[in-house]
Amino acid sequence: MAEVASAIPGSGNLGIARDGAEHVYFHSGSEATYRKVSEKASGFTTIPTIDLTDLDGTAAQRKAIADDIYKACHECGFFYVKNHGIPQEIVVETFQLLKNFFALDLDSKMDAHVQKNPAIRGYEPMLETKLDPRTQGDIKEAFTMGDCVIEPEQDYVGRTGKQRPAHITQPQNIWPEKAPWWRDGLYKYYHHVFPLAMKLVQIFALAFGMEETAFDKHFQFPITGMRPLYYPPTPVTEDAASVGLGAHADFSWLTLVLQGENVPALEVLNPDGIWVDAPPIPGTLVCNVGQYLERQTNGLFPATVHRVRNKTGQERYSLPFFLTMDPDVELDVLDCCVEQGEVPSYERINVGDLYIRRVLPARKKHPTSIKYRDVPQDQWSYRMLLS
Ligand SMILES: O=C(O)CCC(=O)C(=O)O
Ligand SMILES: [Fe+2]
Repeated sequence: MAEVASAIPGSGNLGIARDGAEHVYFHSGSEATYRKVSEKASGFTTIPTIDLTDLDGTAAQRKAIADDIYKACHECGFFYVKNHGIPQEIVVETFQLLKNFFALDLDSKMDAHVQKNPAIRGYEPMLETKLDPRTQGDIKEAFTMGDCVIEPEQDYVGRTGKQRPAHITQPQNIWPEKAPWWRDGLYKYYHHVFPLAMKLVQIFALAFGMEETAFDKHFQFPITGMRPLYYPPTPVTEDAASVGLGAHADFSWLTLVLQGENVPALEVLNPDGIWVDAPPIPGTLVCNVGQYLERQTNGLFPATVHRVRNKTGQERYSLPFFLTMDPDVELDVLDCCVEQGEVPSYERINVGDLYIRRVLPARKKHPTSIKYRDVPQDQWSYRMLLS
């Protein structure tokens, strides 16, 4: 597992040096955390690329992809995929869509402000989130949409063969009234990236030597998030305050990121505390292990820390897709990831309940957080996001 220096509670004053050694700061839970920069480099220095041409190929071809993914996830937690099957014209169209949306006037975007939506999705203006407390806030705009049992585009009944859950009466997504094309355009990409992510779920099962359908039961109508991002250029300084997205590990099972071409800004932290560049490579997506998969593998696949700093002088757009499991799954460490007699490092957790414990503390000013602020955390449940 990614070795992590001990958390420093209440660390408002986040310097770099502790015990005379250099440390890097990041956010991968609800506490501030450091990792020591080691003098002896042993971690990854580049990010591998995996060719998905044979994703629908023979059993042997698929197993070969699975083995590559296992190695990349274990050694790095990040990998590029090429020949992923999302047509280039969809990619081009999607980036034009992102540009058009973020270029709208603020009022049109604020019409779908995240604060108006109990499920904490929608538009977030510049500096609204702050992954690194040393900064003024993340220098980016974002819009989040995700799984919704009500929106017809997601065909809950057709996909699950079940009736819609009666307790969910409101859509979980919010859309700007004046830009109906935004919803249409995002769904167009969603319908490509979601099936790709689900194929990768099967490849991961193969990677562990299981039946390829072994994980399907956990992904019947999974928690998903799609989050278009816009990063304006920031000053070319080493100043920690100048960050598009502060250092973090993803709170997902698997993340697939489409990066806009020619604007390198994504950096990945290796176990030695060294930042490794993950520039956009045309025709690829960047995939990374999230904290649910890290748990499930007992840390064998680390949820590697990363950050975004746009020093290019150009505007940057990116489009992460976060796949988690169904919220009602009770997640255990996989048997194959512990030695006989070894006690797993992670306890069984309910996927949705862990989700709410991470999402609410990160949005303290959101009306949903305020509504439940007097409810003890051990009584929080995923349903709090749905009403
Ligand atoms: O913009 C990117 O390339 C990565 C974004 C990211 O790490 C995230 O949204 O979690
Ligand atoms: Fe991320």
